Amino acid sequence: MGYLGLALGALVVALVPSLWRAFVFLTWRPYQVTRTFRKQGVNGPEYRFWSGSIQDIRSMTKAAKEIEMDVDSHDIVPRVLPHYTKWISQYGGTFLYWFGAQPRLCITDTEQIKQVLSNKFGFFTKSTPNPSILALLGRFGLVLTEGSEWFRHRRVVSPAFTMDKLKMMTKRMADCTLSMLDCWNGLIVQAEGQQTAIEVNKQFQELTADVISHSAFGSSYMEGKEIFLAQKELQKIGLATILDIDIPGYKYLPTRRNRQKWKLERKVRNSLVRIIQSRLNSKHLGYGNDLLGLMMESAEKQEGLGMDMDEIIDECKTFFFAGHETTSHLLTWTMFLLSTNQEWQDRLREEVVRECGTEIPNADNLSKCKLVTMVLFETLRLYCPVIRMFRKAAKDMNLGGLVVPKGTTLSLPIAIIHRSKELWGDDANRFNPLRFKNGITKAAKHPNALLAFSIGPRACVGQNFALLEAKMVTALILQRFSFSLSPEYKHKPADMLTLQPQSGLPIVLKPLEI
Ligand code: HEM
Repeated sequence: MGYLGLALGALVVALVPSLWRAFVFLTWRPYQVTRTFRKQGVNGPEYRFWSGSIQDIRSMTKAAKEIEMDVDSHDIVPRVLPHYTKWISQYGGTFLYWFGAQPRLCITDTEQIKQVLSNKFGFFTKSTPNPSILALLGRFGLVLTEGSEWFRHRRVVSPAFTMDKLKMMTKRMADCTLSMLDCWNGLIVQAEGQQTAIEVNKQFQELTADVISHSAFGSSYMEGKEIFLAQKELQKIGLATILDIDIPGYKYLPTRRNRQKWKLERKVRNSLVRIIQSRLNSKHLGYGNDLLGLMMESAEKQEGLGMDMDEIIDECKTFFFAGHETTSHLLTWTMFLLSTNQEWQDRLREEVVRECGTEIPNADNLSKCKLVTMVLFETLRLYCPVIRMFRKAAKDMNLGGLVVPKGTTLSLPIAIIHRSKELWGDDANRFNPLRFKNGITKAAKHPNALLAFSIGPRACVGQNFALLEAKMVTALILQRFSFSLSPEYKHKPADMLTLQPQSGLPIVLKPLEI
């Protein structure tokens, strides 16, 4: 006994607070949260110690990956959110499940969702992302900051996205697209009259990375491309770890994956530091009229809004990831829908030729292409690149009569809201762009039913950029090619952080005389 006993005793005493916290976190709180919701009639799968519902999510998601859908079916939910499909059928539209010991409440009521997204007081914060997503977007970027920090960043970033600034970027968008279309022509010539399919999802990812590299970094776009490649690798790591429970301290261990992540993070950071530093060095010439320049100028002009190097770096990471990945998938799904709805492809081509002729379109004549806009909105409804959003209750909250305890994560499943028959009518699962003929707010029973860019103060700052780019690319393609789906295509929409076709989108293109 003696010293050994004393040492053991001291160890137990030292460990008691940690053990108590672990007990509360892993057992007591799940029990209490479950009880609070059960009393209010909200049910869901049982909490399992430590892993919560993760094993169920894993096995359902794995099985759903095997489902191949009919190309005319747009009901992607059983494939991309199979656990939600199951739990909604068992427990209704509001249910509680567990991401490890973290309670997640799924809500599908549009008024409750609006209440969460419109909250101006920061009572529903972004939930803590996993370390790989953090590496992709940056801790200090607009997507992840909160409170007064977010407010300051938003004021700095917003002026770079006004319509007059975006108009200046349309030529760059057109130039990048035309160079991709030249490559397509080259591939068609090479095929010597044989029908050839081009995998456009990959092409659009490269194109939108090219556009954001030019738009964000101007003449330094080649370095921007390197960032793109490193971010693609980081995204793969993010995807592989998306269902991992966050173990405290694990992110600091030199595992193979962590070491690879650190290396990529360093590469992205070094490239960005070089680009930003060269702007600072030539400050006397002006910061430039690309996104980075406009942001640096805005930070300098508005008193008290200055940003340090780390903040600018993270904002660039955010632009880069948020700005190209989502837009590329919007283009991919638009091509898919126009390939499977040839009459709409013809109508759109007629409209583009009527409004823009065979010239390179500009922001003004693109804004007259109403049918193109409707098709883009309908694509964003059926194949929204972001299929759900999360928020965390920063304090006990009341959501239209439902008490939500502090710390609960709210899951807002956009893909489900976008196909609710109650909101969109009986044809909710059908492609019908005309539902948007009177604009977004009149397309469904609730004015905020389209959530593709989110709503409220934290709605997407880049939505006009994305729509302008998507219109430009679609118009240039329609002017030059007719297209159809390759028989090789397998309709397997998959959530890989953003919604994309699991094995790409091969499209057969036929050049048109212009
Ligand atoms: C089709 C294309 C796009 C879609 C569907 C989309 C979707 C979204 C969504 C749903 C959010 C809200 C996320 C949340 O609150 O959890 C968001 C936020 C954001 N998006 Fe986009 N986005 C697109 C294009 C872009 C582009 C082109 C940029 C920049 C160049 C951009 C930059 C941002 C930023 C910075 C935020 C955070 C805004 C804030 O919290 O204040 N996005 N986007």
